[in-house]
Amino acid sequence: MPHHDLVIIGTGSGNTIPDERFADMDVAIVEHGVFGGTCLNVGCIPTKMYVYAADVAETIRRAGIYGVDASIDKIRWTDIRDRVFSRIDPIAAGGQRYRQFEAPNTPVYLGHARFTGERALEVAPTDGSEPVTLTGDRIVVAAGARPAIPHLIASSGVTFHTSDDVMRIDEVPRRLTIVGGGYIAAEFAHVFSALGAEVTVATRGPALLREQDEDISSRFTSLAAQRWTLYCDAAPTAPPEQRDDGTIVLHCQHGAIESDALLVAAGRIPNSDRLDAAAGGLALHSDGRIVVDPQQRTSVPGVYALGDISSEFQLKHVANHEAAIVRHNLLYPDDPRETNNRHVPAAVFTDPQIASIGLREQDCRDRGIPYVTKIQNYGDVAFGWAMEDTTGVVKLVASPDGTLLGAHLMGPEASSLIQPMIQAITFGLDARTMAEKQYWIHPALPEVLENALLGLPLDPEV
Ligand SMILES: Cc1cc2nc3c(=O)[nH]c(=O)nc-3n(C[C@H](O)[C@H](O)[C@H](O)COP(=O)(O)OP(=O)(O)OC[C@H]3O[C@@H](n4cnc5c(N)ncnc54)[C@H](O)[C@@H]3O)c2cc1C
Ligand SMILES: NC(=O)c1ccc[n+]([C@@H]2O[C@H](COP(=O)([O-])OP(=O)(O)OC[C@H]3O[C@@H](n4cnc5c(N)ncnc54)[C@H](O)[C@@H]3O)[C@@H](O)[C@H]2O)c1
Repeated sequence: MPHHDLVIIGTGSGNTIPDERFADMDVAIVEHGVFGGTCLNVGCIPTKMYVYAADVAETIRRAGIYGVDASIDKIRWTDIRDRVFSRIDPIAAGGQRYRQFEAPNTPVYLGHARFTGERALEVAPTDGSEPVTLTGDRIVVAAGARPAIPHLIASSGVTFHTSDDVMRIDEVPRRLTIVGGGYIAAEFAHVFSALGAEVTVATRGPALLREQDEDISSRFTSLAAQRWTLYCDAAPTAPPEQRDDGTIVLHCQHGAIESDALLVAAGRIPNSDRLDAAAGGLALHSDGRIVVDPQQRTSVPGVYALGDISSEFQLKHVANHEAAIVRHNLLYPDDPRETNNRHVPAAVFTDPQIASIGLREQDCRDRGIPYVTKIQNYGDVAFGWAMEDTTGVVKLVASPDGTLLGAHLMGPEASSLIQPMIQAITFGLDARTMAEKQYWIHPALPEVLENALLGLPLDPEV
């Protein structure tokens, strides 16, 4: 039975761990899918390449407002698709080639791993050959998550897509229904509507992006209802049907929704079940995430977990941070480091963009934390005028003494514009110092942050 110093399950963030400092270790890597994991192949990177194309299309459509008349002659979907994947696929293939044939001491098992005991695995090769059992002194579980499919849809037999395959389809459907109202629904609704589909969004909850600050969620929901057909409180009530002509009929409490394609974006569940994590002795949360401590150690000595399979944040920058902590702790077990997920920012690359960090107003209210807020419109600063922006906002949440607690942005470039707020909240810069003790370039867009900071109704006595 092969035994390795270290076994890594999953080549998303897990594949970033072995570097030259592991050269004297025998590090096995197990992967049952495409090398490179979710972010590279079916997640962050291809979606944002599509979002960029969608943004270009929307910019053209809205150009008339600036006195520039323009129109779109044609959306060449297959060219957009092929540009995306001609960049990405070679990276995945190159990553696999490197680990398999070029990197020293990294045997690669192409197959599905599952635990058979503590630090013991069985790998069923993807080529159908005999399963291999192997053990490791240490194991890193970086096996990610997969789309959750509501039972009524999964069992219905209708054709449906998830984020795993929808970017590779051959044409933009005339009518697309998206089930879900979170990140993936919001991003793909933008992409497909900008690129020509009539989009319907049917979500279970009363609003879209409900994890956001309440003002951002409600403003975005209103905008989305203007742009797409939106049904809230609309979880499927009966199995969807598919007619002979391919039309899919989704049933919810609002009635029957007809479309030519169905995209399910109803959350992602950790892959711990398919890995038989429990057979490996790994303690699990009730939602299937592997329990880890701040050093990313699981309940089994020598076994670490990171990323979507264990984290409460299904975000690539979090998975990367956790992978860096695991790498350090594997190399320097006597001087371990801890993951710092106190202030985790996130962005939704929809239209308009949304970005956030820190406490939401509802968190402060629910926890009884004293707070003040300020909502500053993009349209109140010069660059906002230049953009003719009417919907962009910066919402800040702070303690009455000026300690910044949260920042919630919706508007153009929100994912970049938020970075100074990430820095301020992470390093404890207070609102007054941030606003007044540095220059803000005039008339650049960050002036909306400056005005939001200056507008916070802080306690004058402090
Ligand atoms: C559509 C979409 C868009 C996203 N956009 C963003 C974004 O813009 N920004 C952001 O921060 N995050 C984004 N995310 C989230 C981000 O992609 C994930 O948080 C991140 O990729 C998780 O990394 P990971 O290493 O934990 O898992 P993964 O990258 O999923 O890697 C897990 C790997 O393990 C393999 N594997 C699983 N089980 C087994 C097994 N039993 N045996 C062998 N191999 C196995 C899988 O095939 C996979 O390659 C997006 C996700 C999706 C789905
Ligand atoms: N830009 C980014 O960083 C980015 C982009 C995409 C995905 N992600 C990550 O991937 C995760 C998964 O994304 P997601 O959008 O699938 O999940 P999500 O948790 O963001 O949203 C799930 C949505 O589906 C709805 N829903 C659940 N069950 C339903 C049902 N039966 N019928 C109708 N609606 C239902 C929920 O109410 C919710 O609105 C995100 O939480 C995020 O962490 C990040």
